[in-house]
Amino acid sequence: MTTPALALRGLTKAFGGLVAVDGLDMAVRPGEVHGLIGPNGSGKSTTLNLISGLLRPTRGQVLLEGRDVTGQGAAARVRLGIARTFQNIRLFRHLTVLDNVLAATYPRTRAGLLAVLARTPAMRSEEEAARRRSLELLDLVGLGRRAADLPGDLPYAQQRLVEIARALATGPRVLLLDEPAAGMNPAEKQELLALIRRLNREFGLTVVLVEHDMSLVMQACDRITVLNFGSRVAEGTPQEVRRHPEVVRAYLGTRFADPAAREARSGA
Ligand SMILES: Nc1ncnc2c1ncn2[C@@H]1O[C@H](COP(=O)(O)OP(=O)(O)OP(=O)(O)O)[C@@H](O)[C@H]1O
Repeated sequence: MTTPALALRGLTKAFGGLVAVDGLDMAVRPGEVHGLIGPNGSGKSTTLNLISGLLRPTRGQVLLEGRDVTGQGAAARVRLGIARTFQNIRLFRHLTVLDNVLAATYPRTRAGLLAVLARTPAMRSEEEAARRRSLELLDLVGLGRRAADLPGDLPYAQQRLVEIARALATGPRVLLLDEPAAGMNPAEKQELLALIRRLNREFGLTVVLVEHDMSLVMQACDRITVLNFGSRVAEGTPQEVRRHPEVVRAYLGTRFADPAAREARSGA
């Protein structure tokens, strides 16, 4: 069996008496788009925080391509290839869109931010390359023309795309997206879907997608893990998950259920 791009083993996070993530096992295969869904408060964001190293688990392990990264901090995990976006957009408000993306490239530059600020010649050429790369990433997410703007001048949906460009600037192998479609209209969601597919297929990125928009999740994902009360209640392809009785009953409603199952239930 191939080593998972990302594996969670018995991952548990308690906040005082509240167990937000409870013995979660999950394996994300290399090159797949893996959905993580569940009702409000089921532990999705906490799971992303545990994967990205913003939170330390109470128990359990996070493995990146077979390597145990549970003891590594968030910055180390970025360098190892895990990048993320946030449910609540976290951009530098006083930096341009381009500089927001550029700032994320520094973990990848050899000498780091201080040397770049000192502006040695070697650093200047490295900075030029990083600037070109950042512009390419903004083009990729469709925002090349907004590079000089401040994030606050962009509609909310586009700010989410800047966050994706910024995550890409760290050169990840695994990209964690926390509700990227929040605040997007249907046309913007279609563009987001196309972007996720492109990142996955053309750039070989493994993606973990936390998202409430079930239509987007069902279209974007190869496999889906369903959480409730911090535990896995179902896992499988979109087809399998949307037919899962517990999922249909608890989370998706009949709207997303398999049409044949819906007809059987209604006696049609
Ligand atoms: N830092 C924290 N301190 C205490 N409790 C927390 C903390 N973070 C999350 N929780 C609790 O853990 C549970 C899981 O929260 P989490 O945000 O992971 O759920 P979620 O599935 O992402 O929800 P949503 O879909 O609403 O974003 C919730 O009961 C939440 O109140």
